[in-house]
Amino acid sequence: MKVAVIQMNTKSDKEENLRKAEGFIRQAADNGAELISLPEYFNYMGEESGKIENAEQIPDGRTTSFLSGLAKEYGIFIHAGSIIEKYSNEKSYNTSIIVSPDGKIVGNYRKIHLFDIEINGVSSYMESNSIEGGDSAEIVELPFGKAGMAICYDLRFPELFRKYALEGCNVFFLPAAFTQYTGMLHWETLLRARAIENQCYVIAAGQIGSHLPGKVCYGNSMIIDPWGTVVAKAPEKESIIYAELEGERVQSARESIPCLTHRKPQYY
Ligand SMILES: NC(=O)CCC(=O)C(=O)O
Repeated sequence: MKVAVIQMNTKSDKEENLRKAEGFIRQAADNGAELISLPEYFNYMGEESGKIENAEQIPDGRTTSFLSGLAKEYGIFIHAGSIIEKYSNEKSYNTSIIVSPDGKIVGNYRKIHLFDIEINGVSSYMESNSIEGGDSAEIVELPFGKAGMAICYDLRFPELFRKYALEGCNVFFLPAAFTQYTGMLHWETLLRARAIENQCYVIAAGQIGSHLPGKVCYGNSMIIDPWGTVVAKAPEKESIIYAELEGERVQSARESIPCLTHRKPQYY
């Protein structure tokens, strides 16, 4: 299955963000992509106060209708890394969706782990001020196999991905707006660790560049195979990367090093 990952620098103008995303989606589909993955918050990244006014119903909101139309037009799957979903007058969900070639939403995952951190003298985020955490994991059946859905900070919680692997997944979605500081330190190491320890593909579409003063995302979108090899990595700009997901790579990793079946959870 040919996958495209779109790396974006999303700002606060939703219609401009959608116009840009449409251009990338059309380009990737014209290049034969069967599944296209977008980053976290791909349609709006701006002031916290703007999240509520840019929150949408799912389905039938502006962005899901936009994605359904493109998915049907090209007959492809589109993974919207995340958009802001209405929850209440004060808070929203950070929600990742997968749209199938017939335009239907087949995957809907609300970010479980919220990015509330303080790195002294470097950066602080309090995602829970505006976002309500999700309460359920999400596995989607794709033509390539089962896919586990996650968003950004979820990457730091290996239990979620082990659950996905034990429930039959062979690919993980990790859309992100990873910070530049933590990205330099942890992004690739954590992505490759999730791929290696679970022998799954990892599809990681990232935000790149500045979207608010002092808020810069790390980019480095990448696709990693079940052996932990980075098979595609984005340049330091808005761009599209491609890779073929191959079932044999999953099979060879798991037959060569059957760690998932060698587990002895009864002892720990
Ligand atoms: N949007 C996010 O969840 C950011 C997570 C991040 O940057 C990290 O270091 O974790």
